[in-house]
Amino acid sequence: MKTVYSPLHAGHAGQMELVTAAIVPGFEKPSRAEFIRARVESEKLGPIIGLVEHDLAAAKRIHKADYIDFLPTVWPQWTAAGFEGSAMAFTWPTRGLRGDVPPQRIDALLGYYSFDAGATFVEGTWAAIKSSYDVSLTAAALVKGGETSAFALCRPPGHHAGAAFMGGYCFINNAAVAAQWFLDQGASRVSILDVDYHHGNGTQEIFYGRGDVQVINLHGDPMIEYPFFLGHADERGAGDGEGFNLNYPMPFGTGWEAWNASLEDACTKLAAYAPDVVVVSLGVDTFEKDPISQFKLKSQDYPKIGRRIARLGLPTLFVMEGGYAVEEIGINAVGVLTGFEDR
Ligand SMILES: NCCCNCCCCCC(O)(O)C(F)(F)F
Ligand SMILES: [Zn+2]
Repeated sequence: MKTVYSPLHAGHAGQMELVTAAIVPGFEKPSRAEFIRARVESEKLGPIIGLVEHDLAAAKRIHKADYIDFLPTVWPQWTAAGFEGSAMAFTWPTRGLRGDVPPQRIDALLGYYSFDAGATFVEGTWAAIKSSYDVSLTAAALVKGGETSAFALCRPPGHHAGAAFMGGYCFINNAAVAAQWFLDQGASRVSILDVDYHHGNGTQEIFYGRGDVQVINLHGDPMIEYPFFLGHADERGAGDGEGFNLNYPMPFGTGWEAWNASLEDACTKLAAYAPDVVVVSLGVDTFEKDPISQFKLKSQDYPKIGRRIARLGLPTLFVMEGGYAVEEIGINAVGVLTGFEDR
């Protein structure tokens, strides 16, 4: 399996994040991608190739243009305003408020375009975001070109980014961009299987009213886990999308047996949908040692996930999402991929 990777992710470093009552160094850090890349090499998964640059047209197929055009302006506006530290939202237009924002107030604009304080910027963040998007499209082209599978080693991740909002370390929804690109390249149906511990609220929001992209999420129950405000089992899609959004919320402490039961049901529903291609939002924060998550999967379980996905017999694009047990992130993420290849 080929991996697409860019060193430009490393410029997104040192960003701070707001967790319960404290501002701390971000968990979504460069070493995550470096441990995964090292494991791709040590496991001899296959060639690691660089990105092909794209314009932002494919991003604007699923994100609002004003949102995308805002992203590269954040850091210059933040510094021009004389603000220090990470560019971070701290006020949001919630229910009953208005969304018109004075254009020169970057702090207000950050809140307008985000759902939490978790998508923060430093000087190199935009270059990293753009590289992650290019990585996803470059890997998608490998699958379109005939490869059975490919691995987009994306950083920053994307599945919390909606049509016009960022959050949870996500800015451009790499998996959603790839899914739409496959459709624009002639696919009739695409399934997105999101196995990250956190619900892919952005991905769901983007495709909720559509029947040409099936969105399946296995995740921590939003009644008790971030991102909270989307991801319940009764969210099945709307309009043309009715029945094409499937959520499998699970409780704290979920281990392999229960998690696999959700995966099995999800794969059955995916097979019934008969997509032309599968995009896997590959997060491995379901791991028992993940510092911010509450599931109990073990390293030996990840190859089983890959094997099950391979049994679908469909072209598959893996897009990296989350995972914060940095020492084991490579073992677990690449474990899915070697499992897929049944090595
Ligand atoms: N106490 C809970 C704090 C939650 N803080 C934000 C967690 C973000 C998770 C991001 C992710 O893992 O879903 C992604 F795949 F997008 F990277
Ligand atoms: Zn996650």
